[in-house]
Amino acid sequence: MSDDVLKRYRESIDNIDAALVFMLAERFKVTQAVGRYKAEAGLPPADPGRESAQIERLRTLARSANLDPDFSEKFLRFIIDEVIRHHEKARAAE
Ligand SMILES: O=C(O)C(=O)C[C@]1(C(=O)O)C=C[C@@H](O)C=C1
Repeated sequence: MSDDVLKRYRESIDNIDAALVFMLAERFKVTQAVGRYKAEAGLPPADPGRESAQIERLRTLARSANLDPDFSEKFLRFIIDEVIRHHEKARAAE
């Protein structure tokens, strides 16, 4: 394909996707440590109060960034659910 406009857009999309992967990798690095800490301290994997605060904060940020708040919430929910699964595994291994 010799469409230079589309090629440039896609280069930018690829850079953004790479940044997302690195950011998610860092986030999961921290949450793995949180999971070990919670397992050792006997804390429950999920903290619904903390999650509600995170979701409200992210929805506000999304609105100010012209991003769909419902999408932002779904995205965070998806990530947190995976983190909770990791925490549960860490607790089972304790
Ligand atoms: O902050 C915590 O307590 C975490 O375990 C991290 C995290 C998150 O991924 O942000 C995951 C699960 C909790 O329910 C709340 C938040």
